[in-house]
Amino acid sequence: MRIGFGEDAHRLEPGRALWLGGVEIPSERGAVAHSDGDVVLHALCDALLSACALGDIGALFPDTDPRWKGLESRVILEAALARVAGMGYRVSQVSGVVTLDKPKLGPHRAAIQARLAGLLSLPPDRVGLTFKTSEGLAPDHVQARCVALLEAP
Ligand SMILES: Nc1ccn([C@@H]2O[C@H](COP(=O)(O)O)[C@@H](O)[C@H]2O)c(=O)n1
Ligand SMILES: C[C@@]1(CO)OP(=O)(O)OP(=O)(O)OC[C@H]1O
Repeated sequence: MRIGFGEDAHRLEPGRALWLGGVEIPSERGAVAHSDGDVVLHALCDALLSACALGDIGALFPDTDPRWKGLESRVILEAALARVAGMGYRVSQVSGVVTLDKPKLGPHRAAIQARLAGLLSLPPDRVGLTFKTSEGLAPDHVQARCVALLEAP
């Protein structure tokens, strides 16, 4: 059994899409990033890679490489899952927290949970998600933290 932790944050700006856990959330502002800026998937990928001491997504997909501009974060997750599988592990549970002042994410919890469960081939009750505001301390950013538990099949 292995455990990993990951974290990511991006600045919010108008005119950008807000992707969280592979779901586009209706929002006036979205993440400024080289890729689609999905902080949930980025934190999850880093948790998976960290669990196996395989570095981080910045090493796999450098943000200086024009090939990764506009990259769908699902592709990063697939690469991280392949590396974890290569080490002989599969994901058995994930738990994440998103910090965002606006919009409210509660109405989107089931959709994000279902999407993550699908991407990870897990039942939705193995994907825990909580949401927090920054209490106005960081109104211009979106942040995610994630832990992942891996088991050898
Ligand atoms: N973007 C967000 C942030 C929070 N929530 C929900 O609001 C509740 C209270 O959050 P606090 O940060 O004030 O403790 C909590 O139930 C969160 O799930 C949300 O839906 N969307
Ligand atoms: C994903 C990558 C690559 O497109 O860029 P960003 O979308 O800026 O995201 P970040 O969380 O900084 O992670 C690493 C990058 O290599």
